[in-house]
Amino acid sequence: MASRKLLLLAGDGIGPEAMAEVKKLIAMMNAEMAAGFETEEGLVGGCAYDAHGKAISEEDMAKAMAADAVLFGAVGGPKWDGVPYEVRPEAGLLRLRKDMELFANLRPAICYPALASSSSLKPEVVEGLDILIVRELTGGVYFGEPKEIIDLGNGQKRGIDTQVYDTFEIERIAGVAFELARTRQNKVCSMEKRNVMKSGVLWNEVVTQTHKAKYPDVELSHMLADAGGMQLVRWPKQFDVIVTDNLFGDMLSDVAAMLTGSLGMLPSASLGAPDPKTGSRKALYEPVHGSAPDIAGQGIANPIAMIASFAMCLRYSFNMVAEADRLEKAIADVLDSGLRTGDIMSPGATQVNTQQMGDAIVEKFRALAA
Ligand SMILES: NC(=O)C1=CN([C@@H]2O[C@H](COP(=O)(O)OP(=O)(O)OC[C@H]3O[C@@H](n4cnc5c(N)ncnc54)[C@H](O)[C@@H]3O)[C@@H](O)[C@H]2O)C=CC1
Ligand SMILES: CC(C)CC(=O)C(=O)O
Ligand SMILES: [Mg+2]
Repeated sequence: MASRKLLLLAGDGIGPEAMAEVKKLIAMMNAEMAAGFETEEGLVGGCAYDAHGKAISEEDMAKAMAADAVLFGAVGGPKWDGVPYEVRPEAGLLRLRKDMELFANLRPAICYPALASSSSLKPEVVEGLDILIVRELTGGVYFGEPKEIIDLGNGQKRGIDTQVYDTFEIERIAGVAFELARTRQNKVCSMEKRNVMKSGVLWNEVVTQTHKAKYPDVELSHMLADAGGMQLVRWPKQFDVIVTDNLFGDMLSDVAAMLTGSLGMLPSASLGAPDPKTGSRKALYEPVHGSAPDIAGQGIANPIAMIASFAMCLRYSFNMVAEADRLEKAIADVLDSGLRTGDIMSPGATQVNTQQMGDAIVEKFRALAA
């Protein structure tokens, strides 16, 4: 069987704690299911800065470019608050996204039945929720130039970020959203702020044209992104697929995370374009959450977002659909059995730590395979 090359970049804070639980799954799948994963590890974020003064080294970038998929934990933390902007921990992740051309970030927000009461919203608002946020990941204000702080010379400074989108960038992310909608409820809601942003006017225009030209069978609606945030907490089940830009996608997916009970539940896949010859594409899988400095080192983080990101890796990078389904079912079954990390704890449930949650999911995954 062909080998499957994985690069593991655990990063900072709770990143390594969550990644340790995925490593258990990889070891088990290699030993018991002949999965053939070949893993390498590298440094990204604050730990990379500490080791060599950069948020990711050229060697680790080369490993990422050569891997079939990258699994990423989280980066950042107060320890690196004072480091120069260019080498801050988050710059490592942004470089990976940009250099690997991972323009499509899929962020599914699914409310597992067992967690309907863990959300800060009423159970009937979130029960059965299954939405997908498709976030543009290599453009917009995260990367637009100029991006600088200039000294105005009068005791004042000016901070500048630039939101830029070209037609092709909007077209390709809209295409991803429409294609995925066809495999789901066939509905796309596009979110921008065309009332105040020129890039929003273009976004709206290009999504509308792409829909008309190629995907007229999909139901399309448009919403201003601020109203979209409000609708996400008012009645999230009205949405199927949401397509939006880099910044709005970042914010709206943190909002969506809380619908599912915790940021510790939300996985993501960041995908590049398929190679026209081989059909394979560059990909990075990471939880939506950050390094959670407030709980790092205590062994209490929820590893489910990281484990569910690995399930997305099985599905999208290795076409191991049965295994991905089984892993997602293992997560649901473990939650049904009443185990909870602290962030999703509810009365009557059994509180477990990171390792115990990881072990329970590995065990359930093994049992489902038998
Ligand atoms: N992809 C990445 O590596 C990201 C990195 N960050 C970085 O992480 C650092 C901390 O950022 P914050 O804004 O605090 O966001 P965060 O996502 O790290 O934490 C927000 C809150 O959610 C909780 N939380 C997050 N993940 C959890 C999990 N798996 N289990 C239980 N609780 C969890 C944390 O304890 C915290 O109270 C910053 O340096 C930020 O730049 C933030 C977002 C994404
Ligand atoms: C560069 C990241 C820290 C930005 C972020 O919050 C995210 O992608 O979710
Ligand atoms: Mg974020």
